[in-house]
Amino acid sequence: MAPAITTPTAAIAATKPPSGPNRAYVTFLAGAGDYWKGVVGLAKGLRKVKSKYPLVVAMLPDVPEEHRRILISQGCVLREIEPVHPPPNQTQFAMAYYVINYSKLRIWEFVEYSKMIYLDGDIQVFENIDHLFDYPDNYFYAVKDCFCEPTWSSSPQYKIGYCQQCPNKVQWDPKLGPRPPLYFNAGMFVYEPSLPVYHDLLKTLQISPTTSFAEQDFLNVYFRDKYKPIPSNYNLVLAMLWRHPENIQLDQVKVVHYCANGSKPWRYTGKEENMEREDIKMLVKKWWDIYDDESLDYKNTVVSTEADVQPFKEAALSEAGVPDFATAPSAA
Ligand SMILES: O=c1ccn([C@@H]2O[C@H](COP(=O)(O)OP(=O)(O)O)[C@@H](O)[C@H]2O)c(=O)[nH]1
Ligand SMILES: OC[C@H]1O[C@H](O[C@@H]2[C@@H](O)[C@H](O)[C@@H](O)[C@H](O)[C@@H]2O)[C@H](O)[C@@H](O)[C@H]1O
Ligand SMILES: [Mn+2]
Repeated sequence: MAPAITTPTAAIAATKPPSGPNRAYVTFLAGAGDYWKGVVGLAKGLRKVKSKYPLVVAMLPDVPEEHRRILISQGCVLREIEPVHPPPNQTQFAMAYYVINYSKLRIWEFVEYSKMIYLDGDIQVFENIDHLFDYPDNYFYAVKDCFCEPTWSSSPQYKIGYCQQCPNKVQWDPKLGPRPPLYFNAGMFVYEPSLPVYHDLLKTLQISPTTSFAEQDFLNVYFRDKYKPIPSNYNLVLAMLWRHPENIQLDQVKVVHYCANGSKPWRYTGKEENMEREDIKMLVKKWWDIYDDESLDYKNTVVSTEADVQPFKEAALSEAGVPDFATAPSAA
């Protein structure tokens, strides 16, 4: 007798061939705060753009049961990870909580997936980017960051007003040493999980100095020979809107990274600097429109899939000689 199809996921699995090599989006969740809302928004955004791949959540043990249940109800694949602690150091991180971000490195251990796209929890995907999975292997794809925000004030770039987004506006001062190599924002990147790389990352971390942007700085050094810049449309670091508007065409942007101070949509008050801008208000509303859209909840999308699957279920059950109780008149 055919095994009873008990969960929508099994139903889907019973009818859809695997879509080629194992691929997935992955995000990182830590703490009992409100970032789970970012992850729910991301899960619903990926559904809205009809991405073919699941969203894996690499979460620290301190994520509470209630948030885990919400994420599962939204179709997320939860993977609990252990924290990664950087070597003890006196570094002043740009944001004190950046120290937990080293735990992102655990995602290199997810070798059941051949390729993954990492997305911060404060990112939203407004257009399908599944094609990035087809980019050639063995590179690290990410978007160039900007050095103009005060978060960079301790860097030599910021001190002389140099930014890779406009390298000719203020020339790099060779007295400061070689021009910094291209530097990516680690809120979004395309990578391949690998156990050898994972173990080498952790080993290298323990002998690396900790710096302002924590794991972002570390990943930039580690992958400097594999890094391939991709257009800002794939990770709009919001500060670009007021720092380098000439480099941005907002109607071309596919992915928005709500990393500017005060821009997290689920905490947005509009009070911080630049948060009263019309484009910021529009992008925050776009995020909320997805977050509040119940038609994008997993339970609703699966119900429609369940309906699609029903004929297959009946065929599978009758083929196995299982009478179809669903439509038989009740005995009573
Ligand atoms: O309390 C926290 C802080 C950060 N994060 C995760 O770590 C990522 C990086 O932090 P954040 O996005 O705040 O850094 P930013 O991009 O704003 O510098 C977040 O997007 C979340 O995925 C989290 O889960 N809980
Ligand atoms: O732990 C370091 C973090 O560094 C990055 O955020 C920064 C960086 O982008 C600066 O350039 C901006 O000025 C700043 O606003 C922003 O927060 C990543 O987005 C985040 O995922 C994480 O790696
Ligand atoms: Mn972020």
